[in-house]
Amino acid sequence: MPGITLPPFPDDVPTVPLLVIDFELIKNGDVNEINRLWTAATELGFWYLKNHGAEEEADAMFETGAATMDLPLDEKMKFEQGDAGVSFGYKCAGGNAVDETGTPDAVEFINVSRDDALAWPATVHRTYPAPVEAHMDTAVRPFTLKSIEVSNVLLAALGDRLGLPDGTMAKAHKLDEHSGSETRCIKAAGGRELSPDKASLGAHTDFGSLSFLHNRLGGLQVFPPGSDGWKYVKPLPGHAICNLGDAMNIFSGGILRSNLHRVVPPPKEQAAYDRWSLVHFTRPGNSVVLEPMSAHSSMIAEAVAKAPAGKFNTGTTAGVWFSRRIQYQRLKNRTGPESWRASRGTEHQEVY
Ligand SMILES: O=C(O)CCC(=O)C(=O)O
Ligand SMILES: [Fe+2]
Repeated sequence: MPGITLPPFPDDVPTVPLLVIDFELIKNGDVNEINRLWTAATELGFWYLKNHGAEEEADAMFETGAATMDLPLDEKMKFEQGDAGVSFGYKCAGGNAVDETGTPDAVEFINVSRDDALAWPATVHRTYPAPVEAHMDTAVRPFTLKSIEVSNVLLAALGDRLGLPDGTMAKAHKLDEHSGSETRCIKAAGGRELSPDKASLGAHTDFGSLSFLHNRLGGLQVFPPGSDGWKYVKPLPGHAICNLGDAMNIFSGGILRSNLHRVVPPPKEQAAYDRWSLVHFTRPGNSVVLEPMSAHSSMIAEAVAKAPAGKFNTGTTAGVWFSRRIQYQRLKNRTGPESWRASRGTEHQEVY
């Protein structure tokens, strides 16, 4: 965290070469850059984002996350997310499974609802540990607002390329509808005797639409389609990492990719250090039905026509989908391998 000099990311581990997308160019409608975004979004669903303008807000939010994680465990547990499929709040290390055998995860995190951050000092969903509430105005809301801006621009550009009418993506992600959108600060304690490929956060696809991720140490890995194994995403100073989640895969009839990823201990010398990461997850409004937007785009309708019948018809809303996934990854709700399966999204479509 602040003031600590971290060892460099090693140059002899397998990495995935993500495209670097310039947020300012996308915002200004640069056609070439939007084409590059489209390539990244359809081929891997992950890219680096530069010129996003959220570095200071991310730093402040990291500090709020660090102050929160410094609290005694029993204090943090007063704000636990609970077993009912609600994500907002604290999750202790070991609270979730990382695989179908019920191996516990090794990360703790605090999730702050976007609705709560925007409504503060009013409470929409719940209250938070003191450092979060103390920095709601100075860190949590500013980071949330920047993340919303970045997300809206990227989702609108993708919606346009999908042939959707203006405002279609915005309607699925309205600020005045409650949603699972949230800011998450994650800590994986360093220095543990762990094999480098033991997952601290199990293989998953993200639940929502767009994840805007900031990390300093390695450990994030993706499984590129058709690849021979997991590849690290090397953190690049000043660059965020963006990835698409299941909702965008479903809305687009599979044209946009929600790729499998996981977190393992940081590679080599970096493993001795605590790993921190920060994500803003943009998720559709709770009432939005997760199904292809075929009625609004012939490109999507054609993609759906080529896919097995009903493949993208989840028959459920974003709110229900999200809650199911949260609920069944919790070890307290585990009955057996079926619980893990009940926590899955579009992972089964992956080739790995
Ligand atoms: O910590 C990271 O780098 C990624 C975290 C992640 O994939 C998640 O929280 O969904
Ligand atoms: Fe993720």
